[in-house]
Amino acid sequence: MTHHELPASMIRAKDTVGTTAGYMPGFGNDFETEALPGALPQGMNSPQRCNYGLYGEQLTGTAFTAPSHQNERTWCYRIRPSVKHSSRYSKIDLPYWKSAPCVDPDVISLGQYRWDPVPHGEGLTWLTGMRTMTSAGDVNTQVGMATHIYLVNESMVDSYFFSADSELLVVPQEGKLRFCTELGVIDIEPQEIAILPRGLVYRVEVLEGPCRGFVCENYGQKFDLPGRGPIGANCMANRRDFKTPVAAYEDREVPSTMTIKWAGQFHSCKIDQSPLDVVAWHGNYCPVKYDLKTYCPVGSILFDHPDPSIFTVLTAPSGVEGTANIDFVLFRERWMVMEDTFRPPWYHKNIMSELMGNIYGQYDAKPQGFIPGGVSLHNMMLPHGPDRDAFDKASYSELGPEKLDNTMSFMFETRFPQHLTAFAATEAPLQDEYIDCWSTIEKKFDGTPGKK
Ligand SMILES: O=C(O)Cc1cc(O)ccc1O
Ligand SMILES: [Fe+2]
Repeated sequence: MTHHELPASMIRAKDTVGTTAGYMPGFGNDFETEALPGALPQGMNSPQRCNYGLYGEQLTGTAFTAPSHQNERTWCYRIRPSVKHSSRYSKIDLPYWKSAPCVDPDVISLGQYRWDPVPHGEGLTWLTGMRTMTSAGDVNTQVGMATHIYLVNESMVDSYFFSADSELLVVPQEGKLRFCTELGVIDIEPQEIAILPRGLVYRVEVLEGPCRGFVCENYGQKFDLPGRGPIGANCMANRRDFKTPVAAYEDREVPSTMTIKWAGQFHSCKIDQSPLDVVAWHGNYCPVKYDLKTYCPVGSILFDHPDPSIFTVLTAPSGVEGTANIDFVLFRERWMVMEDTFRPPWYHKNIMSELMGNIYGQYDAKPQGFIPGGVSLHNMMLPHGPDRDAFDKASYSELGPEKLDNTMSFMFETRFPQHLTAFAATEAPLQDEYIDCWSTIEKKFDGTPGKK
C-alpha cells in the first residue's frame, strides 16, 4: 500500500470547498463532515430515526456543564453504537507503558539526565512499542502527565485502542504513521504533530517505518493555544494551520480487539466489527494535526534572551493561572539578531521540570551529545544551561544577524517533578557522563573589573 492510499475498507468524505487532502482547517472549531450525503442530521442531534439507519452517539470531552467557551463534545452518527462489543473487559499487561504515580524506590529522578535515541525493536506496534520515560502527578486525579518514546514498525491489524486517561500529543522523529480514527484519518511525519483526544478510538498503521517519536500523555485539562498577550492576534501557532480530518468510516465485520487504557491499567475486549464506523459527525472534540514548520517564532530583536514561554505551541492549563500542567515548547529555525547578548539559553534553575527531545539538527545550548531522537531531563529546580563549548562559542563570537538553521527541538514542561521509570534509568541508553559537559566550565573571576 502506498501511503497515499487509504485502507481499502475506509470510506472518506469527498473533499469539499475549504478542505485539503481530507482535512478541515482550524483549532477548536465546530466542524461538521459526512462521508455519505445526508448522513448528518441538520438542525437537531437526535432524530427519532437517523438517516441510513445510523445510531447517534455523543462523545464528551468536557463535563456537560463546563463553561460554554470551554465545552467540547462531538455527535457521531455510526453504524453501531460503541457499546456493542462481544466480550467483557479483561486485564492485559503492557509492561513498558506506565502511568503516574510511578515512583520506583530504586530509581533516582533528582538529576540532569540525557539519553541517546532508544534503538528500534522488532515487531512493535503503537501499544507494545510505547516506552514510558517519565511520569508526573496522578492519573486518577487527572493531574500531570507522562512522557513516552514510541518505537513502531508494525501496523495494528484488527486491533483498536483508546485512552480514557489522557489525550496524547504525538511528536514523530522518524518514519510516517497513519492514525485511522473514529472521526477520520490523520497521517503524520517528522516536523508535524498530532493530538488524539481522550476517549477517541483509533488504529495506528505504519506508512514508512521504522517509526520513532515522542508522546506527551496529558492526564489533565486539554491542550489549548496559549494567549498571545501584547503580541496580538497573529504569529506563534495560528489556528488555521491546525487540521482536523473529514469523516471516514469502515463497514467491516471481522473479529477484532479493543484495548483501553483506563486508570493506568490496560484492558481488552473482543469486538466483531471495526469500531471505526462513524459515517458523519459534528462537534468541536476531535483529533488534529499541525505542521511545526508553520509555527511563526517571535523573539528578541534588540537585546537579551527571552523566557522560552515565547515559543509555546500548546499549553495545557493546571487550574493555577499561568502555571501549566504542560507546555509544549518548540525551538525551531530562527534568526538571532540580539546585540551584546549571550544568545543561547542562560544558566538557570526552573520550578517547572523540562523534558526535551531533539527532532532534528543541533540544539544551540548543546551542540554535541543531544542528538536527533535523544532526550534530556532537567528536573524541577535542578541547575542546567549551555555546555562548556556552547558557552565559550557564544561568549566570544562576533555578533551579527545569524540564522540558526538545521535545528528543531522541543520541550514538554510541567509544573510537577518528573519521575524516571525503571526503563529510563536502566534499559534506555542513558549517558552516564552527561553532567561532565559542565565540569570544565572555568572560573574567570579574579577580582579585577572588565569583561573576561
Ligand atoms: O534548558 C533548556 O535548554 C530549555 C530552555 C531554553 C531557553 O531558551 C530558555 C530556558 C530554557 O529552559
Ligand atoms: Fe531549561
